[in-house]
Amino acid sequence: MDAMTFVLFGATGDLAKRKIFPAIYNLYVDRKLPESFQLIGLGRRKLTEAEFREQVAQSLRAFSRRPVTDEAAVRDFLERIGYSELNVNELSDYAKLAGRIEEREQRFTLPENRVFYMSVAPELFGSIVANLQESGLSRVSGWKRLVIEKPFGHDLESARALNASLAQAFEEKEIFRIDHYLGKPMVQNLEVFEYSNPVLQALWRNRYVANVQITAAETVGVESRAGYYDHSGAVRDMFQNHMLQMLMMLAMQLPKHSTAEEVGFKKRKVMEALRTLNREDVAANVVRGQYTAGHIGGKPVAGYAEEPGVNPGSTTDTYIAARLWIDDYFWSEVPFYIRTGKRMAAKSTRIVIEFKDPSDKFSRTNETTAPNLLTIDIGPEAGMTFRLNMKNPLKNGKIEPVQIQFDADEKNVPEAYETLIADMMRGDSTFFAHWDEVELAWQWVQPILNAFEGGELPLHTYSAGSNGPEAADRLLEQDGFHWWHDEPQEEAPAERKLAEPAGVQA
Ligand SMILES: NC(=O)C1=CN([C@@H]2O[C@H](COP(=O)(O)OP(=O)(O)OC[C@H]3O[C@@H](n4cnc5c(N)ncnc54)[C@H](OP(=O)(O)O)[C@@H]3O)[C@@H](O)[C@H]2O)C=CC1
Ligand SMILES: O=C1O[C@H](COP(=O)(O)O)[C@@H](O)[C@H](O)[C@H]1O
Repeated sequence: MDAMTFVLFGATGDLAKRKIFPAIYNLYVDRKLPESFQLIGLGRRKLTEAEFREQVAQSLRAFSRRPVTDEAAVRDFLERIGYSELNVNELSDYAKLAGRIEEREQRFTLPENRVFYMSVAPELFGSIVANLQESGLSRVSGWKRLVIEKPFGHDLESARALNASLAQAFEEKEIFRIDHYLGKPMVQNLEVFEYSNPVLQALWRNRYVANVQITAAETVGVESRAGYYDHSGAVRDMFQNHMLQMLMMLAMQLPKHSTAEEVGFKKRKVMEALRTLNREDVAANVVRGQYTAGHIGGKPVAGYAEEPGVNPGSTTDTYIAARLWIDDYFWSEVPFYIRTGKRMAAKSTRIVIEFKDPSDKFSRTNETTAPNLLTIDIGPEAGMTFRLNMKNPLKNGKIEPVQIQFDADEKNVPEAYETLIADMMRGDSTFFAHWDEVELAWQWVQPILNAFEGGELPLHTYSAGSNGPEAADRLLEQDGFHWWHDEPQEEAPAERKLAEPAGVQA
């Protein structure tokens, strides 16, 4: 791998501590860092290099995926870590930084390969890029890469403005927009499932799929992030980015090659085929909710409106569910139900593909059979379950669901940030959010934001520890379905009939 200087803005912040340093340390342990690698952490805090390294060491001990037992390895890793004070708004600080980087590049005759990772509040992104350009730091004879954290904009207009400001100094292929869901192993696996399993390839279409459910449920509340969250809500925090990215990865047609260009193209096609919601459609297809007091893990927890830092009477959504339609050859007439919420019954990010019942079932047997389900667990545990039906010889040949199951060994699975940072260091942006997708996602979400802001959609409530507002259950019931909650049910409810969506040839 190429030698490089890795410049980390926001190196004293929460994300750097919990995710970025532990990820880079694990890459070091796996020998996935280049031979010549230096990370320069930046922040306004007055810290000596030794004090900063001690902070990094503590973050590794607290958050590394692998237990930190080899102190010699930690010392060797820390040798590659430096710290400089820098205020992102002060051009003169960039000149000092440039001096430090150039001195090292010249001393060791290294190529001018530079990563600029912006792990700071989004308001600072524009200033950093302008100052990188003004100071000459982004003019290199080698390569340069800009890594940007979410949120990418607050709405369609601000996202476009932000992208235009990045484009002043970086080309699209040099910009790596992190969406950590794209680094999750089972999200990366979606494409592989399809191309490596002819069985699934054949079934991956409206002829066989009854509906698709994508859920990201969390038990945590707003925690200490009310300042940010109360202005974002679930729709901006999770839906516009992580949820729509999972939808794209699942629904895209297989690219010939897994390259950034081809995957980006296929994802864009999904977004282009996503049926636009007009004002009336929003009310019929979207449910928004906010959690009230309840119990999580047997302990009482406060409602959102009572959380510290939340504006009194806040109408911010902590839950959103939506019904979407992809109007293309493969998915037309298949409803996609997507939901995400905080303070729900269980932490679970999961995709469930529910297959249609064979139409001639009743001519063969009087028994009702449970639908076939393909369940892909994205996290916290990665895994996959395929539920089929068979006659149980121990029960007089009663037809029962059986499960084919795979569970990953979590300890040995790299974290999303490890995978994504390693990809970025190799210059591979396949599993990053490309501008076209981000823009189309904002474009699709914008009518929902407008409806929320225009007060056109009721704010439902749900108790902390529940499965979300009842209105979201009705969304599926209208189509003859129900949410598959944490564990797939053993049997389909007796009265349930799977509706055949109109216009689909069985
Ligand atoms: N934390 C998380 O779980 C997640 C965060 N993100 C995103 O990551 C980014 C960082 O978040 P997080 O780490 O939580 O934020 P924090 O508030 O914890 O850290 C902010 C960092 O920015 C630095 N900073 C602030 N102002 C300046 C300035 N004027 N000049 C130089 N440095 C400055 C701070 O350093 P100092 O105080 O020393 O100046 C600190 O290192 C945000 O874009 C956030 O949305 C995305 C997903 C999850
Ligand atoms: O980006 C975010 O994701 C987390 C959930 O991530 P996960 O990997 O634990 O599923 C969410 O809690 C946070 O609000 C959001 O900003």
